[in-house]
Amino acid sequence: MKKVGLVGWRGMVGSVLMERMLAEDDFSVIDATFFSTSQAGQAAPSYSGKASVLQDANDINALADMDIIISCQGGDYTKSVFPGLREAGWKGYWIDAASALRMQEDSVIVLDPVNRSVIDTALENGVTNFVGGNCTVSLMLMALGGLFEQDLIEWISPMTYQAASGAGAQNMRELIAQMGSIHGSVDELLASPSSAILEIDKRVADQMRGEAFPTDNFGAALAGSLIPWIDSQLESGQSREEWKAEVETNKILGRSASPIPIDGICVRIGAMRCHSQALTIKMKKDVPVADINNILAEANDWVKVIPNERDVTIRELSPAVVNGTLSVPVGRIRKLTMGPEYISAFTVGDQLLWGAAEPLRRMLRILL
Ligand SMILES: NC(=O)C1=CN([C@@H]2O[C@H](COP(=O)(O)OP(=O)(O)OC[C@H]3O[C@@H](n4cnc5c(N)ncnc54)[C@H](OP(=O)(O)O)[C@@H]3O)[C@@H](O)[C@H]2O)C=CC1
Ligand SMILES: N[C@@H](CC(=O)OP(=O)(O)O)C(=O)O
Repeated sequence: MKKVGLVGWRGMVGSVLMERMLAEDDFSVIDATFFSTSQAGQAAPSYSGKASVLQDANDINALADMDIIISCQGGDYTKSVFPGLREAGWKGYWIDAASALRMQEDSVIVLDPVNRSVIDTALENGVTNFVGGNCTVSLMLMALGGLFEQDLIEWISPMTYQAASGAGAQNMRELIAQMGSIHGSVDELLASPSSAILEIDKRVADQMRGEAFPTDNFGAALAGSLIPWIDSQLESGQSREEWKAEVETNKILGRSASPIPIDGICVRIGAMRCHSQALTIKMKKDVPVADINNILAEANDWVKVIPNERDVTIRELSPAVVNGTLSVPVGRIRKLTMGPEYISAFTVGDQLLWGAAEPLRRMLRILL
């Protein structure tokens, strides 16, 4: 059995990965070792059914004993440990959730339902670094995989609606604390059906702008509001999250030499762990909507085309419904008034599953 080192297993992404590995019985086919940057020597979790202690995630010798390492620990950890591990001569496979190595030439971004051939070619060529893609990018590709596969897309402009989880566990907590703070400011008014809505609105606005409103993590109100910037600022005027859409998509598809333009605006909204995206797509030719629906539906086992009808859209195309599932619904597919090559689409996906943990887990399976 391959020796697999797990780093970052108790974080948010790592915990979702553990859940999925248990669900798919992955621990029965690997020899797992658990690492920690802060708890070395303490009891390791019992996922693999054997008692052991946590190894030091900064110990290069312990890491170098592994055939495969999966890290969900974050980019700072990757930057501090990975170069030294390779310099020490380690030839094993490194699978990472962080963005640090994504755009390096010697790494492949993994999303096997979409780019299995890119992964297989890389393995044949001796590539050993495999990195999960940005959540928004992976979820868009899971939804639109069929159109990319048939090379029908000229360009895309995604406008995103990204969940609190993308910013981390503390941010998810803060979103709920903000919701509670808002409710607490008007609960006695809400209890009375005759209270004036403008008074409720004023109190809510005052609460959201007040000193006591919890904004340590987001830096602004998210509940009852939104934040139209994600990640750092680039010279181009894009946010880093917006920049990733084009460069990562084209790298995943193995077409960085003739890239498809993809650019839009990324927005944080008050969803828990599902990212949504409204997509304006310029097709290379006029394809009937029924054909587009079929192409999308046949691309992989997880995409689900939702008919462009009111009731089913409201019922099935929402973060509340998709949260915690591997399903990637895509709907609102119709021709736009700009012309027959312009279509709209709206998609929702769990950013901790297909957006983070699942591509890593499947890459591990490919290596076993
Ligand atoms: N959040 C996201 O949506 C996505 C994140 N990623 C990548 O994954 C990385 C990890 O993200 P995320 O899982 O959100 O990070 P977390 O902050 O949840 O976990 C990271 C590490 O923090 C340490 N830690 C300290 N205190 C606690 C605690 N109370 N509970 C759990 N862990 C604790 C753990 O390491 P230790 O045991 O060593 O102390 C853990 O592995 C990110 O930096 C990013 O690079 C990728 C895609 C999406
Ligand atoms: N940036 C994403 C989450 C994330 O971790 O992305 P990346 O893996 O590209 O750093 C978000 O905020 O929703």
